[in-house]
Amino acid sequence: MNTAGNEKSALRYLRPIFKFVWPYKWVVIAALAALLLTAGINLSLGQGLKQVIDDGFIAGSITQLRQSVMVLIALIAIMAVGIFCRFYMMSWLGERVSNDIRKAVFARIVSLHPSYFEENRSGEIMSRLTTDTTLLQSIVGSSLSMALRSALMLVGGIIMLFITNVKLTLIVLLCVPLVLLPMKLFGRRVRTLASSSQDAIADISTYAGEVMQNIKTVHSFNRQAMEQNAFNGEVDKAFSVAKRRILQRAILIALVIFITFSGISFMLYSGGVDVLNGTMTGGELAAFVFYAVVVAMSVGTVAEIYGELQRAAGAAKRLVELLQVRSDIIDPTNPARFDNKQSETAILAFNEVSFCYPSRPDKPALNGFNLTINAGETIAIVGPSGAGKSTLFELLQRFYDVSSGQIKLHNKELSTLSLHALRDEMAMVAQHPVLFSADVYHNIAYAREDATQAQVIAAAKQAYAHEFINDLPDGYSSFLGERGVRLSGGQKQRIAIARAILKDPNILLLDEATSALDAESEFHVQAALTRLMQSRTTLIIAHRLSTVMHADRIVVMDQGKVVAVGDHPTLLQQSALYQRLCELQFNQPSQLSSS
Ligand SMILES: Nc1ncnc2c1ncn2[C@@H]1O[C@H](COP(=O)(O)OP(=O)(O)OP(=O)(O)O)[C@@H](O)[C@H]1O
Repeated sequence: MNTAGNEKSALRYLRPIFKFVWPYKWVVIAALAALLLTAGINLSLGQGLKQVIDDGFIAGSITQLRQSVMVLIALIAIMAVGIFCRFYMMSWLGERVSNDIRKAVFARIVSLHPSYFEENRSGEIMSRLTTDTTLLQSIVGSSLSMALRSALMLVGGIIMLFITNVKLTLIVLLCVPLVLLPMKLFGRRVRTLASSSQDAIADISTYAGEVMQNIKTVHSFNRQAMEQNAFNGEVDKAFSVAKRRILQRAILIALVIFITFSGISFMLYSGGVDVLNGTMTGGELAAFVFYAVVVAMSVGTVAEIYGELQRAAGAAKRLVELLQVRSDIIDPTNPARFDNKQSETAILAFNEVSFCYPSRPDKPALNGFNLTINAGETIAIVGPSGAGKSTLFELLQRFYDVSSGQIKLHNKELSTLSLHALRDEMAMVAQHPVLFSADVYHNIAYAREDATQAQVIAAAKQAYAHEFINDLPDGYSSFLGERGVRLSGGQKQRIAIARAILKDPNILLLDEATSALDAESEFHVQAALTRLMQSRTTLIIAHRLSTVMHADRIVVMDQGKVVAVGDHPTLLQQSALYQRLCELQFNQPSQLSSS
């Protein structure tokens, strides 16, 4: 009882997939028509066979034999056209539907809150996007049409069997429950194993992806052989799960075939006796055998596809789960509009902001954070590691929502603004800028959909990047390698700065690079940053003395709170933490004042 329930509920997961098939219902209907035609002809072939034997062979008439064979060939020709249509349309449907599912899944993935990807491994999500959709493609494209054809042939074959000979048909039908039993028994096992098989494959791709991303670390610690062994272990694990699955399926198929063909053999014997006794013609027996084989093969196919459907149900379940994830960050349906942005002085305001990362609900990263930032100000943020500096930037861009308190931009709470408008207001230059594995042009133009070539080049010039870009082998068309590995740290930063310049935001979020760039690179990056910061409100996570010296205000943070605000000389006198940070971070003795 339990098994039946489970199987039913497993196949239920396939139901949402029909939503993707629905737009192409006319293709399905046309393919079904072709299917009906071919199944009909296929079944009538048995009658043709009967005629060839009884009217041609047994009656000894060559003319009748020739006529019957000609009709047979004509029928087969029509059937071939029908098969072509069905095969083409169903395969097309499989490809179309799986691509539509891929698009829907990707659309969901890009709109999800970024923290989703902290909780879920990207390899697993990738596997859903590729392996699971490919599985569904084979289901929709071939298995489903095979199942339909087999079901039709099964029903039609049984009807024809009854018409041909009732006694023999009853022998065939006796075999049916014998076939269904192993299908029920093995189906569930196949499904469970199929699901673990997919998981094991996801593990493989995650592992390989991680090693590739960290290939330099692997090499510098001479861990190639260890990684290879570990990977082999993952692959072997996947193989052993797959082996168990195919064993179950092989047993299932073999059992079904054995039972059905044993039934046919027994029936052949019984029918043979009838022919010898003269109660049945040879043609009738041949037609009967033909239909019995059709029925047996259909049952075999249905059994095989049943296993596949179980696998597909697992894939569909994972895809539907992914499609149903809702973003934690909700874009308001009626977003607030900025009134007159320019007329205000306070551009950003943090009011008693507290925040815990979802994975650490009891350790606040921000704890009663208060700060008001005026338009055009440059604020340097300093604090020990883990103080919550980067968290501020995450919250400002609304990658997470605050746990309590409020953040306001132009006097509007962040959650009331459209995500698009909010993120349009700011640009971020990260400590380790993220570049796409495309060319330089694409990486800069990423900031603005409508950027012209002239604007991209102007932004690169302002970021002091134009010269080094021109020195690259293909200029702006130079391919940067995965995550921009073909550029130096300073160059990557200048590309990121050019990107921010092109975006032309009101607010800049800068995370200064901690690692020292060489003097020339540093000079260029600083010059580019100065250009970028002109007439904008800027928040900088500062790691350099020169930055804090040029800031309008320095905010000292510790344990998610503001502990002091002021300029460099004041803070040196008033904040013990700032003094310590100066000594450690800027190599600056605390007694040195900024005069
Ligand atoms: N994605 C995350 N999930 C869970 N906890 C996080 C996450 N990111 C940061 N934290 C935690 O939140 C706290 C604040 O981190 P945050 O990165 O904001 O500090 P920071 O001041 O920027 O530090 P650093 O100068 O080292 O970059 C830390 O305790 C950190 O471990």
